[in-house]
Amino acid sequence: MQALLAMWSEKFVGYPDGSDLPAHHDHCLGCGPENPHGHRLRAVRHGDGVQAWHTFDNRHVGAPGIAHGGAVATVVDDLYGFLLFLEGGPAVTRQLAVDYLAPVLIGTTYRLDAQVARREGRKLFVTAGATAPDGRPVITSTAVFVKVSVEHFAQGISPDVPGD
Ligand SMILES: CCCCCCCC/C=C\CCCCCCCC(=O)SCCNC(=O)CCNC(=O)[C@H](O)C(C)(C)COP(=O)(O)OP(=O)(O)OC[C@H]1O[C@@H](n2cnc3c(N)ncnc32)[C@H](O)[C@@H]1OP(=O)(O)O
Repeated sequence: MQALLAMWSEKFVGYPDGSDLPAHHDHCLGCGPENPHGHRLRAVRHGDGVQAWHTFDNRHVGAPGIAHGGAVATVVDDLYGFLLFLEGGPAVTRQLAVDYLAPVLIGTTYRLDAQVARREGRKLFVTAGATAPDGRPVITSTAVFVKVSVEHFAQGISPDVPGD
């Protein structure tokens, strides 16, 4: 627990515009480099928000050639998780909405952007979108994140779970 806490705190440093943001942890489904089922999402700071370029592959297929909507939601949720590095502390998804405007195609690289729209007490109201190579928006999203203390994550820590 102390080691995890130290690892996590080290990630809340200042990130200059354009810099790479770290994975949440090695086994994170959204961004962990050690998760064989994961998306390995990588994001950079872009102004006051975050930006990523992402290509879905056949591990995340829904209809043939089209990314599964749940997989897309996973990536959007994780993208929001990168905003937390700019906010300076952890928060968790309390509500997530995704509008699927057009199919997200396997093998096509999309640009994703997310930002904090407003802060209200412990809540962060965030928005995101994904854009196709031709500039068409394919996804828009809103979410509510709630700030939590690091103790929140102790609920999930077990010696049997990889990455703990
Ligand atoms: C030892 C240290 C270890 C460190 C290592 C850590 C590694 C960390 C790695 C990674 C972290 C980041 C990774 C990001 C990746 C993507 C994010 C995810 O996948 S997060 C997982 C999914 N989400 C959850 O599991 C939350 C489950 N929910 C909860 O646990 C509780 O709801 C909690 C603790 C967040 C709050 O519980 P309450 O009982 O205190 O409050 P309530 O009733 O839920 O409401 C909270 C607020 O939200 C408002 N609210 C609820 N629904 C709303 C809505 N639709 N619109 C607006 N507001 C809404 C409510 O009105 C309330 O507001 P008012 O603060 O009172 O003002």
